[in-house]
Amino acid sequence: MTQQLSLSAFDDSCQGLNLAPYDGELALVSQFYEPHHADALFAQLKTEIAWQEEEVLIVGKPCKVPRLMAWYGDALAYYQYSGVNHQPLPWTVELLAIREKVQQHCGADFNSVLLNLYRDGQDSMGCHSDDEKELGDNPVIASLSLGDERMFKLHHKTRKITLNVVLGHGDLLVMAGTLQHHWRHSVPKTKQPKTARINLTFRKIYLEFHYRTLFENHLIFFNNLINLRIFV
Ligand SMILES: O=C(O)CCC(=O)C(=O)O
Ligand SMILES: [Fe+2]
Repeated sequence: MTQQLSLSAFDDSCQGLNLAPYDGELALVSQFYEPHHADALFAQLKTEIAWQEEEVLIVGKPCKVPRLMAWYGDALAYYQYSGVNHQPLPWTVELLAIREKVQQHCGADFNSVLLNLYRDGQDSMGCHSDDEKELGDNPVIASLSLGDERMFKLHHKTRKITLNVVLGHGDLLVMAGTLQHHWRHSVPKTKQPKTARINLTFRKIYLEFHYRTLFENHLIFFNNLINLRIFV
């Protein structure tokens, strides 16, 4: 369940530069897509992706997520968000082409992509780690940014350290190693005037995790039946 870039693969992909001082790997590739190509991708994804306004329950109350979202991937690569299973939409030709280029670069494979559309500076992503069990122990997460620049902040969980990374049009940020164990990240709101930004985070969902959960739920169900003596 561990998807880890070998150090040499990571060094190749970030030209030897790890932006995280310790406890994980963080690499930025500026203009992974050149501006003219990034412009075309941005325009295409903005109109063609099935953007959704999601709601989450905060202290039992439904609240709108402050950005639009979409989830694409292999049929079984569903993920849980706010207690709900989200079924991925099938890959589009453009998303498959982007995945191919990102996989080549990272030397890792991805079976799903979460897309976020930040409409302006008031749209944001709260502080979190991408540490869901179905992503494995040390996930490689490749994050492509298109559109307006936004600040990506990383906060160490136990030390008072914050890293600020400006993510621009066409940039690729790769998070790997133990980064999700030790750091949280966010895209805060800003008062600066901002136009739209699209972010794609490529992930690998380990299907074994879903099967195991399914199996364990069945076991619990049958144990409950036995305990209730329905079978005797
Ligand atoms: O928009 C970004 O750069 C961050 C996205 C992110 O952290 C996520 O989708 O988990
Ligand atoms: Fe994240």
